Amino acid sequence: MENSSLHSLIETIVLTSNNNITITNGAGEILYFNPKHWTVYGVKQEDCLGKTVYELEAKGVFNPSITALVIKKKQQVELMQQTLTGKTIMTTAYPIFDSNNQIQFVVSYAQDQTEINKLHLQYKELERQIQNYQQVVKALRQQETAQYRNKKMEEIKRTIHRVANTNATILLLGESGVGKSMWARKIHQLSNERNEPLIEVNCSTIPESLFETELFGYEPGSFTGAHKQGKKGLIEQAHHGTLFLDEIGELSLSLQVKLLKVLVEKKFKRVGSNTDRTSHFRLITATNRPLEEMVNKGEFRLDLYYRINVIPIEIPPLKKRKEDIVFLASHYLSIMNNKYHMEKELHTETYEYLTEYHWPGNVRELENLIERLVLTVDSIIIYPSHLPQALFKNKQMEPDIIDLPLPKNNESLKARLERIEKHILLHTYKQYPSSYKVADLLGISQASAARKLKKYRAE
Ligand SMILES: Nc1ncnc2c1ncn2[C@@H]1O[C@H](COP(=O)(O)OP(=O)(O)OP(=O)(O)O)[C@@H](O)[C@H]1O
Repeated sequence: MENSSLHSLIETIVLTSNNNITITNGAGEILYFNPKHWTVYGVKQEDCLGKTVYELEAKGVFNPSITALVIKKKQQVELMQQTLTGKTIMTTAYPIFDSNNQIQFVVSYAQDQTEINKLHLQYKELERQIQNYQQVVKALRQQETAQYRNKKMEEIKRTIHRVANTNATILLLGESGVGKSMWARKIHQLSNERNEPLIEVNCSTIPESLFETELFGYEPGSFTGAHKQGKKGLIEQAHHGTLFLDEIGELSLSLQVKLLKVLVEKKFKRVGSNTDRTSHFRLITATNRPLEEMVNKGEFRLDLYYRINVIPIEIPPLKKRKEDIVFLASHYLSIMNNKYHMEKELHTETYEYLTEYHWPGNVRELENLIERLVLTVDSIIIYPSHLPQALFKNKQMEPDIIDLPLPKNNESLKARLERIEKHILLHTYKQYPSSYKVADLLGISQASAARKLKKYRAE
């Protein structure tokens, strides 16, 4: 092939390529610059030809110059460039050596990543929205409708309905598992911001060192390991919506200062930026810690306490609303039956045991127990004997043989054994007032336990 046709063939290939191709000599002087892509760099072909990459780098046309790096390293280089037009370019450059092993040409290919980055950001935003909707769907699927009978809970519901669309700051208090997060979600759903994001942040799970970048976000390249395009913080994501700070009592004093600053000034800066940003959000916080006590001990800042304690709502523990236990138990039973396609039932005596228990893990513990029972009990009916030991106040007790009644004069062995049996049965029944549990503990059938108990209790 003639030199001229080869030249025009190469020219066509370069021109039709999607890459921006630049060719320099070994001194970095531009010999060829694909004219089609001047918009990427913001300079025309005629402004580049004959110039060195060092001159263009100094003018900020691109930064850094990949060709300069190839000349320095004498090898292929790949990197991301920023251009005068504010674009992010992915570039790869190769050296071409002459017979003396000196660089004769450097060919670089550049691809505009701006659109890809934009798509990536949109993708992340969609991912975040999906996560939000997933939470909503999960709540709906689990029929996360608050179930209660207790009067205090009825009052709480009324307060929540009253304040939900006022934008007032709410502090949810109560033991772990009482439903603080559930009520926070409910408030958001009832508020005017229901179609905006609800950003849930568990303060106890964010490491101190990441708190600022997580909450405030960061600018591109602010620290090693940062995403190239920077990141929106949770506070920014909550803009126009609700920011729910769970476990706020776990925040260290230094993080409390940082949080207070945002709440007072209503603005923040992304890490690595000097620009103030604002985010308007409804604040809901929750904790199972005694905040007032913590304030007195100097573990929680008084000023932050005042800021978040605008409308405090204390959710009572399950043991203080016994009427809710039965209600919640049958609610979860029907949810689990539906979920696992079962038809389990709780025996009346089982309900009694559930009501007597003190539920340190509150509704969460009850929910988990019902799920476990539905999955592990073979029979249709769930009897007290299927309940875990923790639900029985005292440890299982064997009747003490020394306490057994002494033989009466002329008492037959049969009569004496019956007296001992009576003693054992009544003693066990006193500990566990359930014929099922007695049967289970003594290894007899429930029918036999019930018959014997009826007889001995009547004597
Ligand atoms: N009144 C209720 N009716 C129905 N489900 C409830 C009720 N209260 C709590 N739950 C359920 O109990 C579980 C625990 O509730 P949640 O996570 O809201 O508790 P929490 O107080 O936020 O706990 P923690 O302090 O550990 O974060 C959830 O599955 C929630 O849906």
